[in-house]
Amino acid sequence: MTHSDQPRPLQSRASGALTGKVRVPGDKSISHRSLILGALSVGETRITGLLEGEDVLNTAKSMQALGAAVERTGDFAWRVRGVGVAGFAQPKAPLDFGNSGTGCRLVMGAVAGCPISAVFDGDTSLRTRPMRRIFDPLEKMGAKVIAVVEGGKLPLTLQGARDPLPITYKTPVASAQIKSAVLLAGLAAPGTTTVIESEASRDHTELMLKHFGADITSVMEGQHGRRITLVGQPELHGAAVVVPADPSSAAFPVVAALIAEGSDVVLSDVMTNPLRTGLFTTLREMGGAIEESEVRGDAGEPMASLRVRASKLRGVEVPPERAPSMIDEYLVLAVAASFAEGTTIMRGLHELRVKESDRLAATADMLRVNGVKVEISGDDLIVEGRGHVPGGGLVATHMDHRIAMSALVMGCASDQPVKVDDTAFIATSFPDFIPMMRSLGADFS
Ligand SMILES: O=C(O)C1=C[C@@H](OP(=O)(O)O)[C@@H](O)[C@H](O)C1
Ligand SMILES: C=C(OP(=O)(O)O)C(=O)O
Repeated sequence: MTHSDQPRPLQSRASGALTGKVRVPGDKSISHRSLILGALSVGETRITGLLEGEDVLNTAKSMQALGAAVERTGDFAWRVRGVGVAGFAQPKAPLDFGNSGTGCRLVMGAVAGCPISAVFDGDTSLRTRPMRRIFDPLEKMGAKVIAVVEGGKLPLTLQGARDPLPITYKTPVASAQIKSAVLLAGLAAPGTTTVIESEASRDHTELMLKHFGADITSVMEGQHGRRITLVGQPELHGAAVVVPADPSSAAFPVVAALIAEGSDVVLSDVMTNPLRTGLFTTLREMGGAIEESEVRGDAGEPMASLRVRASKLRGVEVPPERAPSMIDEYLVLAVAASFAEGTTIMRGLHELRVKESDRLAATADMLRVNGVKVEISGDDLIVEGRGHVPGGGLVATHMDHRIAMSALVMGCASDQPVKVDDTAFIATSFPDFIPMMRSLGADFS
C-alpha cells in the first residue's frame, strides 16, 4: 500500500451543530476474525456487515492466498469456504498486510499451526512495529522464524510447526493480538492451550471461537485479568457472522457531537462489548450525554444505538487499567479533553508508542499545533482543557488513520480550522468517514 505517493490533505472548519442518524462501518476486530475463523473452518461462513476497509481486505486476500475461497457476495456481504484447522496451503507470494497490525499478527498465529512457510510484510508503518511479541510464543509452540530483519520487524518468514505444541502463556502486555495469535496457533495443537493476561484485552477471538464450535473457557485471573483455555484440534464449523458497528469508529462522530454546540446525533448498532467501551465510560464521567437504546446482542457481542448530545465536558483522571478497553481511542479522547474545562490525565499509555505511529507523541503534537497545553509524563498524557481550542494548526498524520480522523473532529468545533496533511490512511478502517461526517453537517474542504 503506497499511499504516501499521493497525500490528500483536508481542512475541517466549525460548522455549528451536527445532526442526523448514521451507522458507522463494521467492527474491524470482528471483521478480521470472521475471515480468519471462516478460513479455518469446514463448510461455509456467511458474513454480513464486514468492514470493507483496506486492513480487512488485506486479511481477505491473505486467506485466499492460504487456500480458502473468499468471495464478496454483495455490499458488506462475504462468503468464506474454509480449509479446516491446520489446513492452510503454502502461499505462492509474500502476504502483504498493508497498514494492519491485527491482520498480520493474527494470521501469523494461524499459520504457525500449519506445516507451511509464509513471508509476512506490510507498509513502512507496519515495518516499524514489534513482531517479536508474536513470534516468541509461536516459537515455543514449534514454529520458526527463519528470516527476519533486526529488532524482530517485518518482513519476516515464518515456518509453521509440523507438530504444534500446546503451551501456557502469560502475555507480557495486555494485547488481544498476542492472545489471539497464541489461541489461533493452539487450534492446531493437541491438548489445551492456555493464555493468561493480567489485564483483560478484547475477547472477540474467544467469543467467535465458541460461535464456530471450539471448546474454550475464560475465567477471571486476579482483579482485572483472564485465564483462557482452549481445547486443541476441534473441528470448526462455518457459521453466520453479523458484524456490529465499530465502537472505535463511532468514537469520532461521538466526540464531534459532544464538542460541537447544539449537536444531536444517533449512531446505530454500535458494539458495546465492555472490553471495548472504556471511551464511552470516560466521556460519561466527563459529563458527556451518551444514551443507549435498542440494546441487543448477536453471537455473544452486545450492541446498542447511541444518542449523543453536545455537552459541557470537564477534565477527569483515566486509570491505567482502563487502557485495554479504549486503547485505540486515546487520540480522540485527547481531543474531547482539549474542549473540556480542567485537566485530563490519561495514565498507562505505553502501548500507544507501538501503534501505526508513536501515538503518544503524535497526539501531543496534534494538540500543541492547535494551541492546546499538553504534556507527556512517563507513560501518561496530561491535557489542560480550557473549554475551547484555538485550532489553526497543520497536523502530521504519520500514516495513521486515527490521527487524521481525530484532527478533523477537532476542527468541527475549534476557533480556527484544523488541517491534516494526508487523509489517505482513513481508508484502512473507516472508508466513508469523510462523506459520513459531511452528512452530519461537518465542514471538510
Ligand atoms: O485484536 C485486535 O483486533 C486489536 C487489538 C489492539 O491491539 P493490541 O493487541 O496490540 O493491543 C488494537 O489496538 C487493534 O486496533 C485491534
Ligand atoms: C492499532 C490499530 O490497528 P492495527 O494494530 O490493526 O494496525 C488501530 O486500528 O488503531
